[in-house]
Amino acid sequence: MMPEQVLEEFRNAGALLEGHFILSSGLHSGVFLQKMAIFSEPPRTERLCRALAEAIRERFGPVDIVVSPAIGGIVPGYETARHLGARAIFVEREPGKPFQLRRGFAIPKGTRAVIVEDIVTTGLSARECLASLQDQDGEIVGAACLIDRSGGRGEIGVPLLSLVTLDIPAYPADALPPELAAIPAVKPGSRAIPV
Ligand SMILES: O=P(O)(O)OC[C@H]1O[C@H](OP(=O)(O)OP(=O)(O)O)[C@H](O)[C@@H]1O
Ligand SMILES: O=C(O)c1cc(=O)[nH]c(=O)[nH]1
Ligand SMILES: [Mg+2]
Repeated sequence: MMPEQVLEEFRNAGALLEGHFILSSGLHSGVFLQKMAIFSEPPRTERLCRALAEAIRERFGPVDIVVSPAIGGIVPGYETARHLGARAIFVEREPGKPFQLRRGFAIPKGTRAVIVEDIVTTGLSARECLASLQDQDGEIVGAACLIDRSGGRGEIGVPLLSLVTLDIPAYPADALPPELAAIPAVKPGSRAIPV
């Protein structure tokens, strides 16, 4: 799937939002990719994740396990795993704790796993996901996402592939451009805002 087709799916799903958003990293942005508008439509999710699975197979070879950071990664992780013929597991946070594998999930010795994210902005969530897997015996061969909005600068710790790479501006709270400072901010994601 070409990058323009991916963006067309986001546009048609109403997933390209403009406003003032506080992102998972704490950065602020005038653009938010509301992936849940995609994941609430199974046919659209299937098309995108089939393309992601093809890109993963081509770049990383055979994959046994897809592991995703909750909440946003769970649906694309499952759907991408379905196309790869792989198992789908996820890491999640208990309040105040870092990501961890729970529910009996594991990456056993001899298996090859890929991290599947929905959106990468700074790479923080994918890095934290990778860090939570350090005690697993299998190999994490790479990471993949639908859209990398970091301009390719997000460092994960393993190679990252994306269906589309965009460079969308994001700002620290104390360096907002006037057009963002003028409107109230909303925080769409599930990471707790640091107090
Ligand atoms: O690359 P980053 O700077 O980490 O930003 C991207 C992350 O932000 C969102 O998750 P969020 O923590 O908002 O929660 P969600 O998965 O529940 O949407 C998104 O799902 C990615 O995981
Ligand atoms: O950085 C984020 O938190 C983020 C950005 C974005 O565009 N979409 C999303 O779901 N999360
Ligand atoms: Mg997330």
